[in-house]
Amino acid sequence: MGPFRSPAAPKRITHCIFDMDGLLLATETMYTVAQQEVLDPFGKAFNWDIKAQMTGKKALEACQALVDYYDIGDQITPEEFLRRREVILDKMFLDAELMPGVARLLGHLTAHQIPTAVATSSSRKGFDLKTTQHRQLFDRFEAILTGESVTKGKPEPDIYLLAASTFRDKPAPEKCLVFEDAPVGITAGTRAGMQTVMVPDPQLDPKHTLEATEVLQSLEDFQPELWGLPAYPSSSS
Ligand SMILES: O=P(O)(O)OC[C@H](O)CO
Ligand SMILES: [Mg+2]
Repeated sequence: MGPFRSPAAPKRITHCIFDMDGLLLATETMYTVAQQEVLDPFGKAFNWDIKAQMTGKKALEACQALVDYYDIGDQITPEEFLRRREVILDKMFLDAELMPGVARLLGHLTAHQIPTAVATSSSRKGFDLKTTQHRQLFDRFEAILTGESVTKGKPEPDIYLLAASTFRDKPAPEKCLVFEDAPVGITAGTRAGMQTVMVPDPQLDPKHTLEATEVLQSLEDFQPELWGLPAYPSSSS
């Protein structure tokens, strides 16, 4: 498996900031399943057009976008849609698994003392549920920022700028590399003045990947040396 698109002129970075849902954890399918379940009584089929618009947004903003898209605001409020979705998701989150390549990459960055942070639009409660089986791995991050950390969520740059300022050695934005699966997340990272590595779901229309600095099929394909980081030992690649 190779990259969908290599970076034209990657610049050296010193810090890595990770999105969580759909990038570190395989939780995006859970959102898709739960949203279809809540939509069922309205006779609507969840599709990748709205998935591309709402993925990566804070919960209420995402549900607002969905209710608007299906024009069902006269039948259900975004708040009620979110409440019904949470009832389903809270149970599913406990089974969240790591995406391919995550354990190796985080182990490598930790071994080389590259500072890392998480910048997720997920709520803190969602974060705690999703990471139940992965506490040790998530303890390695220098900072964890959740949806509550900022007023304006992705695609605004605030959560990525806050992550950069939370690192002990306060890197400039251009020294931070953002890892994302969602179009709004890539826009947020770009607006923050950061380079971005996108690992999109294969079902996402490629037109939503154009803004990313690099596009990968899997985090397993990430090459740290392209960004001025130590390469993986040859035996682990
Ligand atoms: O992708 P994240 O980690 O910012 O979280 C996004 C939402 O929780 C679901 O799309
Ligand atoms: Mg994501």
